[in-house]
Amino acid sequence: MRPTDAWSRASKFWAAEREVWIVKHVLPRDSVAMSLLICSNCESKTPAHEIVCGDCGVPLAAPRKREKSEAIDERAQGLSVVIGRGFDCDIILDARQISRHHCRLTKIQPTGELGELERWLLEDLSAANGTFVNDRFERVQSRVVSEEDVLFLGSYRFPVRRVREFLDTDHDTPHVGTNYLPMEQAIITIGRDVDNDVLLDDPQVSRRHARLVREADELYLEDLGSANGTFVDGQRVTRHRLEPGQDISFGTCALRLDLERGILQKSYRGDILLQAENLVVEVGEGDHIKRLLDDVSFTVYPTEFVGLLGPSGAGKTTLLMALIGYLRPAFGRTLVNGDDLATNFDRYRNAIGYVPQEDIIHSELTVFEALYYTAKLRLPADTTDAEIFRRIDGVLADLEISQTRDIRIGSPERKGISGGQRKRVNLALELLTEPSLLCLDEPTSGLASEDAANVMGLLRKLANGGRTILLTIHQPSPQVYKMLDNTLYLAAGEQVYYGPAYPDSMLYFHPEIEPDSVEAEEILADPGSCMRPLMEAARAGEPMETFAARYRQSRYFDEFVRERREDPREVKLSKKSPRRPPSFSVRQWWTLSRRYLDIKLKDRVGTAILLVQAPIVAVLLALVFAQESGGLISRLQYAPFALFLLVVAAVWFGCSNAAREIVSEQAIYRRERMVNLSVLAYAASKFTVLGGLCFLQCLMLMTITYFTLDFWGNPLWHLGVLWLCSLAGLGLGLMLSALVRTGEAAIALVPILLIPQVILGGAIMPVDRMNAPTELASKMAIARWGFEAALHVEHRSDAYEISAAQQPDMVSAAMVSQAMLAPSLQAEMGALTPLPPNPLNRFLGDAETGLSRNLGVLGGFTVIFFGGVCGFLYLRERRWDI
Ligand SMILES: Nc1ncnc2c1ncn2[C@@H]1O[C@H](COP(=O)(O)OP(=O)(O)OP(=O)(O)O)[C@@H](O)[C@H]1O
Repeated sequence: MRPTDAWSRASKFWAAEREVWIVKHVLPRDSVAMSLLICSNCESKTPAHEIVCGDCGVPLAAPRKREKSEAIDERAQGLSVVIGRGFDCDIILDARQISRHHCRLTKIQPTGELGELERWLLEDLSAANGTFVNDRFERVQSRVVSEEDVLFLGSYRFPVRRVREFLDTDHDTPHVGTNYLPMEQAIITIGRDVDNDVLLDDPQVSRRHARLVREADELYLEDLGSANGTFVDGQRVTRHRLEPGQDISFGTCALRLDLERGILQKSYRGDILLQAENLVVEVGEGDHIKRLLDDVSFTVYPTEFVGLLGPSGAGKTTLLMALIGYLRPAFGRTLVNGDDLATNFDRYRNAIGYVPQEDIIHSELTVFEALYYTAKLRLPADTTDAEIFRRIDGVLADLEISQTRDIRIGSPERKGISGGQRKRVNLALELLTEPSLLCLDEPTSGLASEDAANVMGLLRKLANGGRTILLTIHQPSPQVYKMLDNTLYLAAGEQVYYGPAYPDSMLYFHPEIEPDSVEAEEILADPGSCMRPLMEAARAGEPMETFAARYRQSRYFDEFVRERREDPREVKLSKKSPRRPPSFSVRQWWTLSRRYLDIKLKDRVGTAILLVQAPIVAVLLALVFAQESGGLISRLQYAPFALFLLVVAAVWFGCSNAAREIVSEQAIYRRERMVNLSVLAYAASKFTVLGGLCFLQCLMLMTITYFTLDFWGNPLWHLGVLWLCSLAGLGLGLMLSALVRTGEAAIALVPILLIPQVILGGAIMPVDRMNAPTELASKMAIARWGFEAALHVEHRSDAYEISAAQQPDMVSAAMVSQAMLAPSLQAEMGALTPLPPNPLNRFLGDAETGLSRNLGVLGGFTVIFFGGVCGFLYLRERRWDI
């Protein structure tokens, strides 16, 4: 059959939704396809969007809502599905490689045999770039294919299995298919809940996400306060008047609205077509600019699985980071489905999954707990626990790690799950939200070859399911090369190859070798030798630009870069929508705090070490001061020092509890921040949990010393002062943690923060006797304000009042004091001098302020340090561009 005959053919099929026959015209190029309903009364044909017959006026049955069990099969019998770039196609794949009407698949009636695969008749519709099956050597005109086959439309990969995704409304499948709209209704609701008129079974969609509202002759799309937003042509909308041909996305779920046919259909735009356009990344190094990536361009189609290869330091990680919007390129851009990622980041934020080289999981949690908290943080707020449990179990099953569900993750030092399983758990975190684009940095590093092959096999399966996957990898085996679709080779930031992975990329650097020769076989069996000429040239100092220039002359560049590249005129230049920083939510703060508390409770040894510090310090203070405690002399002479040390200990607790807490999880923080983490919620969760820990420490400290050292002040006030001191110390420690790059640096710097507390706190040198700059510096010390506050608390309870009866004791007090001095000093002092009557005068003198001022300053420190933590976290981001 000639293609033109095929296009003009009309097919008639029973549409159960409207209980009528429908004639569907598949028209020649550039004309619009149309469906007509056949009236059961007079058999005349009426356009499908009408609700009464145009001839006899008999009502035509409205599309009815499909039941869960109602699969597409009855529609699929004899169904022809046209795939192409044209808007009238059943499956629209909007890529340059694809012809307007590229090919047709016609369902073949099943024979009913057990285990029978779904089969289709494939017909090429004279597509310019041809249709191929399973590999790109066998161009076909017509052939029977099964759901296990893969079509190549030009170089565009399309697994036959995916046909069902575009058509199927069966809710058991994770993808959104064709939804028939009840066009007779004034309001059509859209969401994840089963009672919506349009059910979108996608984790990024809210229960009640949006609605279509008909007003007069116009149709409006209204967002119903969804978590991930409703977008029309890339712009987030709250209410928007729809026009034909507009792209609609609910979160990352992209759909095509066909008003004429009254259907909302899975759109190709739900998949990700990723394009790097002349990417250049540079960093400042001293007074010159270092170029990390030089003019990298390539296109990755949906379902493609692409490996980024190259020697160490070639720029693979840098490229991944630039592709996903982590690094801002100096020149060039990344396009996602034709949209500039930099200006549409919010729209695609949730569609991008990124697994960095480092683990992004807390080793103290079990696999289930890690996934649960991530789901709580990333999925819409209205996702129930039951839904989360289902998703977790589904993802674990997909990744074949269900058996690890309740095992603690552990770390290489403290064994939990295996290395391969840990890589999969990292991946599982990302899969919870079903991202369409997955970027992985060395997912197989450190794995045994069998484990690595398993992980790669799994990724291959995910790509076949519709995901676009890029990963960096070192020295893949021939088996892994075969799994990849394309590879991109980088050398010193230059793109030296992008094209088919096997065998082309393995032989590319050996142009002198015939593809079918024995030498070629040897290279294909030994991947290490693939890049040898490149490595040797690099070692000989040959510039890599030579190889980049050679690649630009190659047929691979023509086919995989130039021909795939969107024509700049066709690139959608959407209005700039700056990235909206994730906003604070109580729910996020609560989830982060719960997770953090869980981690602290699970880290029994670490938390016990922190907690045990308090009684140790308290007992030591009791040992030193208890023998001197009791009576006025002690309160005047020794108790202030005990109070000072308590204050310093409280600051120390806060500071040392916090110093490693941000820096040690920076990879996790960065990843979560990229998705939706609010800095405020994150910092607040740290203060909440560590503040609780500080409270327990201060409580133990106070309880033990209060009863052993004869303090007079109200114990609750004392506890409050110590807690405020430790909260301020906590803020100081967290600021340090947000500033440094390694945990070791943080620990090394803690003493630098604490020593000034001791020196400037006012106990060693009274504040009013310090010179002006030192006194100013002492105002910055937490301990100075805490010490004064503690003295005030004692003073308020008359601890330092000297009654008339105690006056004679004054002399003996002075004597005791002087008797403690060395004999030479006693002689030097001569006559007895009375002790200062009040420690407030003795340690502060004219510098004394009130208790409320002390407490205000301590609270102020905490607030300022909290702000400092947030500020340093934001500062860190300037380099990442998120
Ligand atoms: N912020 C930066 N400042 C200066 N140089 C940088 C920066 N980031 C990366 N580089 C340098 O850029 C080059 C590429 O780094 P990148 O991490 O992308 O390489 P890679 O190919 O991923 O290496 P590997 O395979 O070892 O992970 C390296 O030489 C690295 O030192």
